[in-house]
Amino acid sequence: MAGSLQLPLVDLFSADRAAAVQSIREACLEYGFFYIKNHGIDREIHLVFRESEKFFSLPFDEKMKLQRNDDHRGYTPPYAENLDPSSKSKGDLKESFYIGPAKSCKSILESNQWPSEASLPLWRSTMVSYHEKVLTIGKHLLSLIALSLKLDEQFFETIGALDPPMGFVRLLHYPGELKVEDYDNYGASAHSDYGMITLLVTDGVPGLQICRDKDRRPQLWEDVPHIEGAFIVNIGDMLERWTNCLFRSTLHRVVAIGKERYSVAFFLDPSSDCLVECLESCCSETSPPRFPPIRGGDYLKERLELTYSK
Ligand SMILES: O=C(O)CCC(=O)C(=O)O
Ligand SMILES: [Fe+2]
Repeated sequence: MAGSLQLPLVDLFSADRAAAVQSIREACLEYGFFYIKNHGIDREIHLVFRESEKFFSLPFDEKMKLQRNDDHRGYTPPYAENLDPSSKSKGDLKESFYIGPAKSCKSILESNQWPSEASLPLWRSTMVSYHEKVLTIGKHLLSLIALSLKLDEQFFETIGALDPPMGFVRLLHYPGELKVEDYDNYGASAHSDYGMITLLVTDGVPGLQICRDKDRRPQLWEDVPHIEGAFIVNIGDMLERWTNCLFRSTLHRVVAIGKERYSVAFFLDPSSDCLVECLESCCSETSPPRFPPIRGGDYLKERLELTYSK
């Protein structure tokens, strides 16, 4: 049985910035998850959900024409991913679509795969606009996270983590009614995210759960309730490495409840060349770095290879 959590809700543009920063710090230490409100992009979110539904309703063959390429952009069908390499399940029930950042010297338009304008005329402009808006919010949030680590608010810019910014939008669709052979499968199996932060918005259908202590047996999974108009934010593995596990990259999953579900994730990862190494303030002689330094791009490549190898 899963219990329900009361995660902190942070006002992104609060007049009391110090209080917002403090509640981010407490949330990252305790849960690795929190909500943000007052982000100002409700309209863009609404449009993204509308276009996402249209895409996933296309015939399977149409979607497969845009299958995820080597640059990790495009469509992933159901069962293609197993986020938990230790599990024996057939694969996750979700289908998804990745829109990545502009690759060096190119525009986001050239760097991605797009459905044809004839079938979905508003799709491309909706996704490009959302990518831009959510990236701006992600950067602002990262400056608050820097402050919550008692760093300069520009810290992540200064070390080149956003040069260029590596933001991936991922549209997700979970099926409704389940086939008997799918009863053992998850919508999305247990995993932690790889990057710095994830900003997630869902359609309100339940399913997302977190496990605060991955080593505890039996594991305790708690529901993350939906808050209308708020993003669910979580810390990724690379931020956990930077902070020497002070900030937690928490295990999460999506259980299938037999109800169709849509969500949109935004992963903000460090740039490929950025060195992810333990912050000075997070290690000492008695608490040495737990991870060796690694470049953002190398870490991401390693994790993606594991996810898609079966
Ligand atoms: O759909 C969700 O609620 C979560 C998705 C997720 O965890 C992911 O894509 O990494
Ligand atoms: Fe995730």
